Formats: sequence, C-alpha cells, structure tokens
Amino acid sequence: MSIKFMDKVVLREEKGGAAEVYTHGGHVTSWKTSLGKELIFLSKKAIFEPPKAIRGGVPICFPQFGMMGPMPTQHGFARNVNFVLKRLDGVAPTACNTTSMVLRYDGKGHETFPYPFELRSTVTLGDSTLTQELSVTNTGTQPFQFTCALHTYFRISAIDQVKIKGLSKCRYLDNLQEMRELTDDQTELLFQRETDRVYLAAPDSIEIHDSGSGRVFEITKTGFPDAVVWNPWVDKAAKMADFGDEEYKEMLCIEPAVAGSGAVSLEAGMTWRGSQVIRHYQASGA
Ligand SMILES: O=P(O)(O)OC[C@H]1O[C@H](O)[C@H](O)[C@@H](O)[C@@H]1O
Repeated sequence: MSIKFMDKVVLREEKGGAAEVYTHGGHVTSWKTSLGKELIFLSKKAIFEPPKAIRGGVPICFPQFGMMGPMPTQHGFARNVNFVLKRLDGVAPTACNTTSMVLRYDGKGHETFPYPFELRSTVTLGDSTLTQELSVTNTGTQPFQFTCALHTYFRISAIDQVKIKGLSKCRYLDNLQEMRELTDDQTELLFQRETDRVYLAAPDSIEIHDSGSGRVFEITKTGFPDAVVWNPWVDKAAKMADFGDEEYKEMLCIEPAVAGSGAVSLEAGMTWRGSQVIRHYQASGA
C-alpha cells in the first residue's frame, strides 16, 4: 500500500466502534466493530495518492455512475478530489461520531460537466450502524442531470459463503452482457463468477448473509432507486493494478445508486438527498 500524507477523520462511538473517512473523495475507508473487527474492505494494494481513487471503502461516484452520463471518465470525479471538512450546526466540538465533508465545484475543470454544484457527505457512526447521507445542491443557474452511487466494498469471510437477500424477482441490467435487461429468478443471489449488475428500482432493504462469519449486513437506502452488485472475480482482479489477485474472495460491493432507472434532473437552487444506513449483527445461532 502506497500512502502519501492525506487528511482523515477518525470517528468513534460509545461502545468502541470506529470508522475512518478521508477528505480525499470524502471516502470512508474503515469501519470497525467494538471488538476491532473490520467490516469494510480496503485493498492491500490501494494507492493513497490523489488524484487516484482509493480502491475499497466507499468511493462516492458523482456526478456520474459508470459511463451513465456525459463524462468520458468512469464514475465521475468526486472520488478523485479533496473535500473540505464542514462544521456541523448543533454538534458539540467534542462529538466524534460524525463528520461532514463538502465538495464545491464551480463548473470549471470538466468540459463535459460545466455545472456548479455542492456535494455534501455526512457520515455518522452508531452502535452497530454506519450512516452516510449525501446531498447535492445545484449552485448554478442551469438545470443539470447526474447519476451517482455509494460504491460500498463490504469485507466478507469468503465469496462462496455469502448470499444476498432482497433482490429476487428484480429486473437488472447486466454489465457483462452489454447492459441486457434480465430478471433475477434466484431466491438468493450467490457468487460463482464475475458479477456486475445494476438492479433497477431495487428494494430499499437488501441483506448480505455471510455464513462464514455469521454476520448479516442490512443495507437500508433512501433516495437511490437502484442497487449495483459487483464482484470482479479472477480475470478482472488480475487486470486491476490496485487490487490483489486473490482479494475478490474477501469483498463484495453493494452500491445504492442512481443509475439504470434514469438520471436525477436538478433545477437551479434545488437539492437532492440520498442515504444509506448499514447495520450489522450476528445471525441467531451463529
Ligand atoms: O475500477 P472502478 O472504476 O473503480 O470500477 C469498479 C466497478 O464499479 C462498479 O461496480 C461497476 O459496475 C463496475 O463495472 C466497475 O468495474
């Protein structure tokens, strides 16, 4: 792992849980239980050198998810630039379980996205929960459209030990079949190969059940209509310079997204909001 000096905020909650958020990309890179167990995947080969995006954690994809928008670069540019720490009204200076970071863009620097905006991400650590709230304000005079995602990399015991509940019968776009629209006919989603899907109008509650650790992650999203599910598997892992060849076995991305269901249109002066709350618990009998 290559690390240059970068600012990060360490969040702590009363029971002993902790999380880390870098100002680079407003990027959550770690979330640990009160027993010190890491819940978020961060690649051992992650490169901490702006403008490179950090591999793992929770990259904020904005103002574009994937190639769904006018920009030539995958996932927009918020994950490549520095956010500014924002003072939270009504929060005591000693409170250390929440942080708010802001990216202000003046519409200059990206020819294909000439629209000023303010993007704010607020991360709050609770007892067994991590909440991330995004807001986007159009600070310009023209309406604009955006797609986005909270590209969350979960740390799992082993990819053959996890299943996803909540996506059965959902329609999805398969990124491995030129975005062909299909329906998920499995009752639970298991992983035996590369998976890269945009679930359309996905339920707001999705669960990861990890039988290896006995852990359940319950993801509750609001504002994001879609959910992306991604695991690069063997060949794609081998092609990524900042990702270990075997690391696909320890991670799984579930990403609340504004993607296949269509972009958000934001009028001048208006604000859009989206959030996810991730709760973890041990399954009974585990
Ligand atoms: O390599 P990145 O630009 O970080 O993208 C990583 C992955 O992000 C999303 O999950 C997309 O659906 C995938 O197609 C992409 O490979």
